[in-house]
Amino acid sequence: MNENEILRIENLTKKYYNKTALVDVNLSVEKGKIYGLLGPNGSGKTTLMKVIAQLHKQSSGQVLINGNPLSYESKASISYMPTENFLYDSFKVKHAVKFYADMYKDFREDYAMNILEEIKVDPEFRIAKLSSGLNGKLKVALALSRNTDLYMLDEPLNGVDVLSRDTIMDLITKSYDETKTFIISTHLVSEIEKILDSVIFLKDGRVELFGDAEELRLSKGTSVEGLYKEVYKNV
Ligand SMILES: Nc1ncnc2c1ncn2[C@@H]1O[C@H](COP(=O)(O)OP(=O)(O)OP(=O)(O)O)[C@@H](O)[C@H]1O
Repeated sequence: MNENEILRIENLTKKYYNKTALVDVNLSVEKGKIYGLLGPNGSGKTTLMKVIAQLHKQSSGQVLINGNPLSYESKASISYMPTENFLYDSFKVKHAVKFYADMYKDFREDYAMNILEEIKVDPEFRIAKLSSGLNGKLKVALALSRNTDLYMLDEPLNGVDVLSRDTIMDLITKSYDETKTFIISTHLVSEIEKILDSVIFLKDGRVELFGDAEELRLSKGTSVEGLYKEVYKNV
C-alpha cells in the first residue's frame, strides 16, 4: 500500500433498484491533496460521497480508509458536508455551532467562531434568515471546523454568489495542511480549478479521467475546464 494513501476504492458498484449509479470505480486518494470530484448532474458524485461516508451501502466492491475497511471509526472520522440544507431553520447560528460541538468530539468551537467572525456571519442570526451565500459559507465553516484528516464537501459552491464562492475557496485553502485531504464535488469547474491538486471526472457512474491537475494541463495542453468541456460535450 502507498503510505500516503488515505482512501482506496476498489471495483465499487452501487445500484439503486433499476439504476446503476456507480460502475466499477477504482481510485486512490492521497493525503495532503485537494481533489475535485467533477461531473454533470447525475454522474454519481453524491452517491460516491455517500458510500464513502457510509450513508449508502455499496452493491459490490470495497472502500478502504487508511488501509482498513469502512467502520464506525472511519465514519466518525470523515467530515462530510451534504449538499442539502440540513441546519434547522429555527436555530440561530450559535445553536448550529453548539450542535456540531455536541455531535463531534473533534469539533473546534473557537476555530468555528473565528471563521464566523472573519466571514461576517453573526452568531445571533437565525438560520432561516440567512441568505443562500451566508448559509453556504456557514455549512462549509462548520465542516472545516472539525479537526480530522478527510473532508468531503458536496457541491459547496452551488447556489451561492460569486463573492461567497471566493470566500468558500479561501476557507478551504486556509484550513489545508499536508495532513488533510479534501474531496470537493462540483460542476463549477472554472472557479474551483485554481485550488485543485487532482481531478476525478465521473461520467455515467464511471471514472472517465483521474489524475494530477497540472500533469493533465501539460499533457493535454488545456485547462481542467477545457478538458471538462471536451469530456462532457455530448452530455
Ligand atoms: N436514492 C436514489 N434512488 C434511485 N436513484 C438514485 C438515488 N440517488 C441517486 N440516484 C440516481 O443515481 C444517479 C447518480 O446520482 P447522484 O446524485 O449520485 O449524481 P450527482 O453527480 O451527485 O448529481 P447531482 O449533482 O444532480 O446530485 C442519478 O441517475 C440519480 O438519479
